[in-house]
Amino acid sequence: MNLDINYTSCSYLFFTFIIIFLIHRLFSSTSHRNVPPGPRGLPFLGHMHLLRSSLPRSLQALALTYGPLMTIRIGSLRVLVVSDSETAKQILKAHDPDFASKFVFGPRQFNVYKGAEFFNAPYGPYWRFMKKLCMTKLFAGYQLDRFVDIREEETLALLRTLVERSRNGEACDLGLEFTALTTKILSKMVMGKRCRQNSDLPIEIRKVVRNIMACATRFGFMELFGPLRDLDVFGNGKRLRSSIWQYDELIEKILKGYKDDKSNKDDLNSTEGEKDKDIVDILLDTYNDPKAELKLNMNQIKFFILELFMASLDTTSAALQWTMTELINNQDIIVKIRDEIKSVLGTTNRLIKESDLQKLPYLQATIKETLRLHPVGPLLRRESNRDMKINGYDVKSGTKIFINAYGIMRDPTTYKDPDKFIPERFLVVEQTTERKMGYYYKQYMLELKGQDVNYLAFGSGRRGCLGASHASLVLSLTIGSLVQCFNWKVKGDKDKIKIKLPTGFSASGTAGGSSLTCSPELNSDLLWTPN
Ligand code: HEM
Repeated sequence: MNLDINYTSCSYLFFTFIIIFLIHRLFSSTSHRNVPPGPRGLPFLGHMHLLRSSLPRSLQALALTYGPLMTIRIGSLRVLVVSDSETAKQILKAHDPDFASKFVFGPRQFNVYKGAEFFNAPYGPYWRFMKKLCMTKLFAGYQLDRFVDIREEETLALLRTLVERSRNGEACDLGLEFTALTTKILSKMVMGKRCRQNSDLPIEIRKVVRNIMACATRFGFMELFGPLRDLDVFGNGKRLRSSIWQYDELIEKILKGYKDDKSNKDDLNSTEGEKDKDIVDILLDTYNDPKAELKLNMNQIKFFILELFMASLDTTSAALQWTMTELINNQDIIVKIRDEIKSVLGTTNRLIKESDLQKLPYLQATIKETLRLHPVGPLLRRESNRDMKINGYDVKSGTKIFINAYGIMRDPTTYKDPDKFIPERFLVVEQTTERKMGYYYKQYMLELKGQDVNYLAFGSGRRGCLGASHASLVLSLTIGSLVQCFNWKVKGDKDKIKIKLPTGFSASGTAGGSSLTCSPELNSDLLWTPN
């Protein structure tokens, strides 16, 4: 009797499996007509078994067999992967408006501010409105210029902390220092007024944003792509939701402070000059503007502020850590940057300023090279909004695309010795030397975000990074100052940092994990010190 039951259930299971397998084959064969090639997949799992711990590197390796446009299935996500700059050019340049939406994976249902996203918003009226606001007001050139004091002040504060450490012979965790620096700078840009009243605010913000990001990164591969996607089996979704509620409580208080300030001013009939406005002021002005093209709601404002912190804290901090890692491992480059700074400052003994950065191409090339090797956003996401042909293959509306920026920036056909750290590769003169304001500037290939689809550290096209100019100023000023003022070595008796290849969906991890512990030693050539 028992045997009968086992036999029946086994045959039932067997036939169910065969039927599912046949349906899967049937659907795959019809939908695969004239679609880009890809490896043979498994039912349910797709190509998960072919993906190693680092997704961008796995995809780079598969592209060697399946070509620059291949089809990959990760659980329920079917995606086309672009692996060379020619194909990327079609997506990011020729068909940019047709691919101006981003697809989103993972469990969005835990986001308290559902539907209020800007970073992942489809290419529609809300995204266009916010992008225009970013370009004309929030991150416009004049606005970035206004924040120069914040960046220089916070860099100086970091140097002072490090001088103290070096005098006491203490090591420092650069990972922590950089996160503190980037949070303070951004907090003052976004909500400078509240930071002046509560100097601990950047620390509170960092704690809350870190919690949210830690919860978001705890989701495993199966929860992001696989059959467990909609079930919160490990409770990560619940934790994420409760961290976002904590943020909501904090931001409510902050916004209330702004509203109270405004009613006090209205009572006193005093007006505020444009130049005193921080990013929250501009967002609230837009919210209250009856003539605005689109009516913002409070959830959109709250989530936009959270997205700004999420987009900038870990990215900028990871980029700073990677640059210091490469510099500590390549001490000759530290010497070259320092010589370049000396040649610009001449006999004046002072700290470099933002206004010097244009005259420091080698420093900029070093940062560009770091982000080529260690992009913090290695896979760009896009979604097509109409049927078209790419590389002769049919790409239907709604097709999801990964552009493998990591693979493209290590392509040996574009970059000689692609795995080596060589800042000089960007010092090839691009245009004729020209005289501007009494100086001869050479036009080097130093642009971090622009038309060059061989270089995608900040993405490209309509959905490219909106904080690239700000990030570039923070990176150059911080690294230039650290090199100018200190000699750097790793803590302990090793003279190099072992670069472990990062794992996971992103390649943004840092060589030392979340921390980079080093010993700063005051540069003895320096007559001036940041006291
Ligand atoms: C080293 C620092 C940073 C790096 C490497 C970086 C990189 C990136 C990348 C690769 C993307 C996706 C681009 C694409 O899909 O084409 C992106 C998007 C974005 N980044 Fe950054 N980012 C950095 C810092 C920042 C900062 C400081 C801000 C703002 C203050 C910022 C704001 C944004 C925004 C708003 C988007 C989304 C744009 C959109 O979808 O329309 N980023 N960033």
